[in-house]
Amino acid sequence: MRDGILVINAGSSSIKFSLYISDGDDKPLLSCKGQVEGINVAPHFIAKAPHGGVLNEQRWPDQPNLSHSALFKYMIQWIEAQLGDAELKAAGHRVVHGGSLYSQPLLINDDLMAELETLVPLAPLHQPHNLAPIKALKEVHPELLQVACFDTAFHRSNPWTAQSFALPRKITGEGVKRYGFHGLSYEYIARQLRQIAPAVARGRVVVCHLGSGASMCAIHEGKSIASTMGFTALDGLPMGTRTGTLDAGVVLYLLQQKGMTAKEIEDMLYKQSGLIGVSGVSNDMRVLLESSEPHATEAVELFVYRISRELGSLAAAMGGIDALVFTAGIGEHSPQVRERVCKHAEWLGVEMDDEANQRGAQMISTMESPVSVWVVPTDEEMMIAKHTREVLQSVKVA
Ligand SMILES: Nc1ncnc2c1ncn2[C@@H]1O[C@H](COP(=O)(O)OP(=O)(O)O)[C@@H](O)[C@H]1O
Ligand SMILES: CC(=O)OP(=O)(O)O
Ligand SMILES: [Mg+2]
Repeated sequence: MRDGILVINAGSSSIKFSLYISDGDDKPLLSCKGQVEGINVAPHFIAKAPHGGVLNEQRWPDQPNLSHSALFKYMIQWIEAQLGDAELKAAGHRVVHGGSLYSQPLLINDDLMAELETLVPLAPLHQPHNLAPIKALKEVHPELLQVACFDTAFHRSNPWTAQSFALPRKITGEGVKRYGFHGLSYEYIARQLRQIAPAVARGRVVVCHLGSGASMCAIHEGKSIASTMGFTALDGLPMGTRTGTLDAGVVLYLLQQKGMTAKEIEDMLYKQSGLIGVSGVSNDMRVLLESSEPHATEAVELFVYRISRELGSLAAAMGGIDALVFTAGIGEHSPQVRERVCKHAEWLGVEMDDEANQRGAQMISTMESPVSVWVVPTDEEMMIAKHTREVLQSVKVA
């Protein structure tokens, strides 16, 4: 009997899935992947084969407000029809916030769900959407094993200095500290590096995960040492719609002087800032790079500047840097952003090979560059599938 593992990575306007099939001890093999996007605007389901061929596509032009749960049910029915002779054994979910308690992937039960609900205010853009499909799947398949894989877990190896704010001990003791996110992506990259360049993987590496959400992580000997995101996924780099690092005094000013409500401030910091806020044009890096609007150009400039500053900080946290890695939507696909970051990083010993960068080669630094530079596509879903299978195996053994 072949085993099916369903991976769900749910966001505010999209639910992404990947279905993996494995025979016994084999590594999980991707069977198909896809997403429902445009939720609440113009829902669109698309499913693709591993190499990109479209398997199914569906739109609901007459029902733009079709609910998350109705769309999710459509998706699950389609996925189940693809199983063939395989049996759906488990579902693995990306859960962005694991708080201070959870540093390992875990089998989901009612107690864990109740704990994860308490973390919703710490990740309002992600956590409610991560938890909704777990509940929806439980309704359809009450017996299915479901596993939570946390974006915060990989960073639990950070020294206390990297995890702490200089707040009174009492507040820190309540869990107000730096957690870091995109951990599933960083864990995947660390593993990939061990295969691509084992010597590099043993060294001091800064990984730039530049997607809609963006962060950077200092990884030494495969372990996270520090990262740019903090208590929430607002901290660090400016993102598509999020501010990144902000003087906490600005929040006080907005509250006390501008009379804004907490909800208004939350919307501003999470949804109206970053690339969209600075450019007034778009949160999409492709659009900004092609735009001739001065504010679009400035948004890209600020993004690159903040990456460059954080690079210095993360290199300092490791006492130096041996390699720089780019990943996620912008990191994998934008030679222009990579070039500009590398130019700023020449002082650290980064020498980019322009031709390799334009070509999108795996290594994009010169052979002589003291710091090597790499482009490594991330795969959070594969990491979740691996973790889910491990949890499944441990349940079988127990
Ligand atoms: N060719 C490209 N050049 C520049 N940016 C790109 C390119 N392709 C995708 N992106 C950017 O990648 C970002 C989305 O990254 P992605 O990792 O898919 O994000 P998420 O998974 O968080 O939604 C968007 O800002 C998009 O503009
Ligand atoms: C944690 C985070 O920012 O995730 P995403 O990039 O999916 O928004
Ligand atoms: Mg992402």
